[in-house]
Amino acid sequence: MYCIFIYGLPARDADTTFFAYGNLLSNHPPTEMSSPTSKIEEIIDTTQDSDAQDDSDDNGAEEHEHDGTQRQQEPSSSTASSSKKKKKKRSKAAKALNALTGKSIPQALVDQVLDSVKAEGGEGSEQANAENVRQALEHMKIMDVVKGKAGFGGLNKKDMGEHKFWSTQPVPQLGEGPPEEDGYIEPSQPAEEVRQDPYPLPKDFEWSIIDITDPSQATEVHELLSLHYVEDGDATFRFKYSAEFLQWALQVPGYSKEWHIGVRVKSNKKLVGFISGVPMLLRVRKNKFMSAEINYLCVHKKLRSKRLAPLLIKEVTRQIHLQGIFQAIYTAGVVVPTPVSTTQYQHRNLNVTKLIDIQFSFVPRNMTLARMIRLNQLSNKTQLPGMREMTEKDIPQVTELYSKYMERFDMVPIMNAQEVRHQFLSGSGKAGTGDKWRRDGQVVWAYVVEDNDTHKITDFMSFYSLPSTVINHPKHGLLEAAYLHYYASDAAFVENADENGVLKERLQGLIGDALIVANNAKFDVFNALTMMDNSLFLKELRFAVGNGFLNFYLYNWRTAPLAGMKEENGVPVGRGIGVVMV
Ligand SMILES: CCCCCCCCCCCCCC(=O)SCCNC(=O)CCNC(=O)[C@H](O)C(C)(C)COP(=O)(O)OP(=O)(O)OC[C@H]1O[C@@H](n2cnc3c(N)ncnc32)[C@H](O)[C@@H]1OP(=O)(O)O
Repeated sequence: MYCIFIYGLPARDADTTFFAYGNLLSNHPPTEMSSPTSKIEEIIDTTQDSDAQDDSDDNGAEEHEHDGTQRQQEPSSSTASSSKKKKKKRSKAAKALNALTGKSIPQALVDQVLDSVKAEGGEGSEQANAENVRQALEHMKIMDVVKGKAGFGGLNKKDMGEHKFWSTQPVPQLGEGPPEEDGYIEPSQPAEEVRQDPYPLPKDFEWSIIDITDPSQATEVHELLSLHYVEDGDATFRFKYSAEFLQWALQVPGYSKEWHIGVRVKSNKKLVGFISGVPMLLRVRKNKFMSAEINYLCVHKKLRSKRLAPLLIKEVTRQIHLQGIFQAIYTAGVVVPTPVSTTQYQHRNLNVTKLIDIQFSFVPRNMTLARMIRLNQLSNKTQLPGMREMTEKDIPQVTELYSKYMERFDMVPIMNAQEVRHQFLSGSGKAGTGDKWRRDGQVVWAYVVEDNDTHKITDFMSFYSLPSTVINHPKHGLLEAAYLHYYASDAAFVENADENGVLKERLQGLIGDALIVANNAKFDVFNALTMMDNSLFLKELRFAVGNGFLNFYLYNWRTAPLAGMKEENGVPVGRGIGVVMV
């Protein structure tokens, strides 16, 4: 059996292919907007209403069924087979599917769905295949949120002229082609030439610098995002960033509170918009520069399509310019001018029963729930000798290992020991609470592998907690999702580590243990993107291909497109993205 998880096409095909079945995914219209602000008073009235929705937390966490053994996993299927027989069967499945749905579904999509089905041991007759793909497509709509930040690759792509805001910004314009040389688009300005006053807002609103160290203001941002941040088209799932998470993510060393910007209704001070930036020393290929990492752009649902987002973006840009920084990095599911790379979501089932209950996953026709549970079962003990939770004393070694490992990618954050401490230890929850696997308020998990003889740290891995509200579900209020954060292994430094499979094997062990820890910490699903070295373990560890894409963007910086991680015959081709955006 297998989860439905998201089936998609390789990102490079997205622009051409997704349009072909855009009508099938009609819950993803192009983002367009622009109604006048004349009804603003009516909006203010309605934003005073309570935002009450059924967002109750999950009280019914289920017991996982483990027998304490690591089961042999079935080998994963390859994404394409040259076998003529298989091709013929699949082309018949596509025909049967088209007859079943009355739609014209691209063969490439059918193939990819069936590859995932097969990886779960479920591919069957033509008719069963057609039914499996139909079910998968039906369920695709629920994955928009877990895919990251919404948006299917090219579905919402508009012509440049239609991007009223983005066509005015120093970003590579759509179709521009790779630059001859890397570099800025607009030169930096001296501080006195930067606009000194905030941009004007519509009269009923005001800017508000958010002090994220203040628990009540962190809670306000948490509540805005919990009700209005990214969700799927059917309003089934919506990201639920905790206040603790936001405090962790927004207080990186050197942060400025002026980069945490809210919009409030003047009359009642209600927070209705937000955007944030934090500093990041970034290396893009050979160039290192200070940049801002932009995240958590959100506008209250009742104020959408009124061009508030461009105002928030311009205001945060102004605040960042005032501090002498002129480049930024950000990610989004939507396509705006112009992604520097596109990665795809992948999902590993942990709590199969719950994932099926909430329709995150489904049981295909020729699979049973029991088999699906068995296939996804994990040991409750980590497998790599020397694996333990990271502590303060590991910081120097982890910093060194991280830096060396990350040199292998084209775009990475450069971190010193203080930043490493922040990223991996400062979100580790309240000491002495919870159990071995999860402390109260824990948002990030970090583990190291220590060599018993030399006491050298040979590997580390981390993941973070980002739950989603399961909207209006009678039993489950929360989808507990773990997301892969940074990791590194000294296996990468062994000569021919790719060709001889040393790195692949070590990473499978390392991230396999991350799955075990996450499972013990009662996460329901473990998510990762096709970036860094992830393609070396995703299939083997039973991640299923997602239908969600996450686009990476650079503001005021040109560089040729960066590779997400790909592999051919087990050997990596290109190492591009090494930035994890939380
Ligand atoms: C040097 C320093 C530079 C710092 C800044 C660097 C740039 C940072 C850029 C921001 C990085 C954010 C990273 C994240 O947080 S990605 C997460 C974004 N948040 C959500 O998806 C939450 C749910 N949605 C909402 O809250 C609203 O729909 C938002 C606020 C997203 C748009 O509100 P609304 O729906 O009411 O629209 P509008 O009428 O105000 O404005 C329409 C214009 O806005 C463009 N748009 C819409 N969505 C996005 C998006 N995700 N990235 C970039 N642009 C976006 C759109 O193409 C159009 O421009 P153009 O097509 O006409 O040209």
